[in-house]
Amino acid sequence: MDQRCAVGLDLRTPLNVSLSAFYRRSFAYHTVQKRMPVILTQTIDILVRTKENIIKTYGEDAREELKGVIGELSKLKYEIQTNKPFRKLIGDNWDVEQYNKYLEHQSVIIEHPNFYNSIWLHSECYMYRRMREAFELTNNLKDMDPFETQKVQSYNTAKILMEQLGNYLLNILEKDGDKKTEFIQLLKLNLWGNKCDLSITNGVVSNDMEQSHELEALNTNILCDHSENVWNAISTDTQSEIIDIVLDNAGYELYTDLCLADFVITNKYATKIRFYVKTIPWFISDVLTKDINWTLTQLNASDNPTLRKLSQRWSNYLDSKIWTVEEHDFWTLPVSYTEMISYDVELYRKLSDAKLVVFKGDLNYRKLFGEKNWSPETPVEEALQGFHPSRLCSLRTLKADIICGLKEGLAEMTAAKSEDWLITGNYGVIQYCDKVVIV
Ligand SMILES: O=P(O)(O)OC[C@@]1(O)O[C@H](CO)[C@@H](O)[C@@H]1O
Ligand SMILES: [Mn+2]
Repeated sequence: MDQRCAVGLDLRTPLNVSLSAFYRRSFAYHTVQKRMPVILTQTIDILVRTKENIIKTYGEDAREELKGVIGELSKLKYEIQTNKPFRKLIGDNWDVEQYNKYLEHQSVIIEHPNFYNSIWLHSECYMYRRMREAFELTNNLKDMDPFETQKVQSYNTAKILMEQLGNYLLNILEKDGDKKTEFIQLLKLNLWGNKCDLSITNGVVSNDMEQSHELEALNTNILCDHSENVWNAISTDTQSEIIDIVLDNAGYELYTDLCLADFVITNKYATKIRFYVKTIPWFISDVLTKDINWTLTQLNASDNPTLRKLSQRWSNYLDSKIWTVEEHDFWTLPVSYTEMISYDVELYRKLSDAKLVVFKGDLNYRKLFGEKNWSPETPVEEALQGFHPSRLCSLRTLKADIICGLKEGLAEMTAAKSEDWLITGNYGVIQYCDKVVIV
């Protein structure tokens, strides 16, 4: 365990120590203090505003239950604001048991784990899992996604960008261009698709991407660029023909993921792509299976021929199992990926069958690199702390104060240009790690 208990409040996070709201000058502190209560308020607000529609969809019996859910979410907000200790989760799912065991284990290390003395990952995941619990314990609202309204809005704002990227994709798929250049261009477009997620904007849909989609300008903000290694990993033959993509957000980011996957399949760099989704509503914008189906239906109903064409191509891939959607509860546990082997060895083995595993987004980054305040020059291989199921790639815009794998001095130079460089989403990394076999 780290030295959290030995350090006074109001400090920056010490090096090599777990991120936590215990450190007042951290983004974790800002998140627990400001962002998490706002996210709960906004979710409650949406539920209240759309009450009649919800009842229309889920039936009259849902009326009282919805009141109950709203009450639970308000209670949770109060618990955060008054820093109440975490309680055990209720339910019979596998993940409930894992959360409760994890809490028990934390209680041995810290007295009464709560939002401000726990590892940030635990505090934040606990909030989303508690939100889920409120719905799960009802009879009629079990399947409800409280973030659906925001996801729909986000999809609608991205339509123009989707058309542009769709035209570009169809164009390069038809012509005999330089595949490496095209792949790297798509990879970078994909990276910037992670720029606007809904939890960083507290659920507010911005059209930021539309205004600043000047790829060339954005690409100068890639602080570590292993695109060439990623290209080599996909374009050289290996025993495996599978590429795994651990998805992050719905909306434009998901669309960029599907475009990249189409390019890979069409050009035969893999024969199968497995998309890993969350099994419960998560960090507002994260992809669930139903979000993929909804997206394809929307694209298919579009008045734009490019979007319709892509939807048909992608539905065919799914129907013929060239693309598959994979659900595992592990992804929403409050633990880092070094722990995957002990929580879900089957999943670890499954990832080992892929020739490359692509991890999307900021939260995956935090989990890949153990939610620790690394010195920015720490090599990626080291910060992975033994998590090497296969060749790995992380595409992530910076939205949390954790970073590794940077060249000497780059962190200081970037901080001098932009004080908030770690959290604005204006900077990105494309990081690659070969499979490391420990003997
Ligand atoms: O994983 P994503 O969608 O790229 O980002 C998730 C995020 O918005 O939520 C967390 C803070 O609440 C951070 O990890 C990050 O800022
Ligand atoms: Mn996300």
